[in-house]
Amino acid sequence: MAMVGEMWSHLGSTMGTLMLVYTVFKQFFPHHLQGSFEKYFNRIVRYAYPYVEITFDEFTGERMKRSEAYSRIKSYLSDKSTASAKLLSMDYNEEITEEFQGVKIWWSAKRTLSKTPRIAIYPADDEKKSYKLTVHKRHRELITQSYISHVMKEGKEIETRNRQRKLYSNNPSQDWDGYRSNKWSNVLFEHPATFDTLAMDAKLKEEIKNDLIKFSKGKDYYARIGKAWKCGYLLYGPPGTGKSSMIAAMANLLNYDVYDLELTAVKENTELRRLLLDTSSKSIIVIEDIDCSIDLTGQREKKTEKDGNEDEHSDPVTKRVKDKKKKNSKVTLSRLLNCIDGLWSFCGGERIIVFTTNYVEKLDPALIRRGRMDKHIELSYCCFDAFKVFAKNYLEVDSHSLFGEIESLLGETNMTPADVAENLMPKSDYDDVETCLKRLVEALKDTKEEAKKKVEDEARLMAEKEEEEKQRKKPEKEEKEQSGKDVKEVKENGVAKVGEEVKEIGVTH
Ligand SMILES: Nc1ncnc2c1ncn2[C@@H]1O[C@H](COP(=O)(O)OP(=O)(O)OP(=O)(O)O)[C@@H](O)[C@H]1O
Ligand SMILES: [Mg+2]
Repeated sequence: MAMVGEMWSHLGSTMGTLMLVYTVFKQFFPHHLQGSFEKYFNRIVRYAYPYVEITFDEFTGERMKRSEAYSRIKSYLSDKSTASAKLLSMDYNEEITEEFQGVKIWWSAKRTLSKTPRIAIYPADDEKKSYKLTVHKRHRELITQSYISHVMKEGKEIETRNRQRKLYSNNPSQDWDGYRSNKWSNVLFEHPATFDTLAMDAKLKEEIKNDLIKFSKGKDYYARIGKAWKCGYLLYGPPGTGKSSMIAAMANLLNYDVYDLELTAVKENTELRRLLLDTSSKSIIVIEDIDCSIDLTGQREKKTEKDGNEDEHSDPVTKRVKDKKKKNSKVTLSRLLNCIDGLWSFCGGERIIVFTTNYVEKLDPALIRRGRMDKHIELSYCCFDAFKVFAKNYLEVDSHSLFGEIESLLGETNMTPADVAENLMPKSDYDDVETCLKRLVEALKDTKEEAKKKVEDEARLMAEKEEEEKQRKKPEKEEKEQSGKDVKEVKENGVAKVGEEVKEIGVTH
């Protein structure tokens, strides 16, 4: 790419002549005729100007959406040369050229400030950024038919190649300022989980992987069947079974960004809509612990309070966090449903939405019906397949004499993958395979024992309660029996009396 000076020198003589004509005429033309003269003069200039200009703004539509074309051009230009990188970072006054199929194309980056005076907290809000492409009129067709699609294609490839995936979290709306402010904060997404490190049933894992790959390649398929290129996953299961790890594995498999949507920080429908609009394609939008985040708990909360302690068994920290979330809950189920359906229609393609929950039975069927959440995946306690993944990853073994015992223990007790992983992980340099496996065996035996004891304790407690109840009811029963006897006697006497009366009445007759 070279500087654009030559273009201006080429134009210079023509425009110079026109400007001279303009100045002379302005001096000698009567003032009241100058308006019409300027109109015609502009037309002539436009006619004489041999170039077409195409502008690509950073924000499009209702100034809500960051333009994909703009970011692709940015990647394209920054990849072309160090000079263009300079163009992108500097004061937006420089221009550069490139040649495409023998045709010269001029690119310039522009940054303008709003002319309307206003006090801006964030000065960047007043800026408008754009790229301008200039080319000779006679190459207009080449540009619109080939060059732009070439830039978009290359830009996309460069973006994908250089892509550093991000993990986004939504900012509370009071921190949003202006339409270009950041609704999402981001950090680099560096979660190392992959499907290889994910411990779960091997067949199910393969199925999920294939589904995801099929989805990511499904652009044409979705277009053909007339469905938006989106899909929804519901991941459910007890804490520590790998729901969040699976989301990370999905993102790593497909090379997608992750938007972690904290619904309790969202005040209303419009905010939710704007947040979703501001997500990019090739992303996974995650709502963790959906049952705790929205007001679908409205009724259930009351029910739970009345019923007692459904959540009591989950660990206290999780419970505390979830309770706090519930108190802050601002988004209702119907709002969320509207937004998900909206997301399906008003966002571009290639998005996956994932809900997670520990209590699938609490979810309203409307939320998870097919079409919204296409796939429901249960992540459960550690099975032997899952253990083998841990053994391979943590201890680099495929078999061991203790595997048999571990397999049968896993079949007899419920231990989460998180706990299996914790027990299997070497604690020091001296921990060899045998030590780690033995520790797991012991932990499994303990868990089994505890579970057995718990069942026995519960049975004993139940029996004690029943006995207590029996004892409590015994005097009542005796009392009842006694009163029953009295009633019977009274009744018998009553009947006799009535009989007598009848008799008497009969006698009267
Ligand atoms: N299936 C699994 N495969 C691999 N690692 C797992 C798996 N399940 C749990 N782990 C390990 O346990 C830890 C907790 O797992 P994770 O956060 O994925 O569980 P979760 O199901 O999301 O739990 P919660 O319901 O509490 O959010 C992770 O750091 C991970 O290393
Ligand atoms: Mg989780």
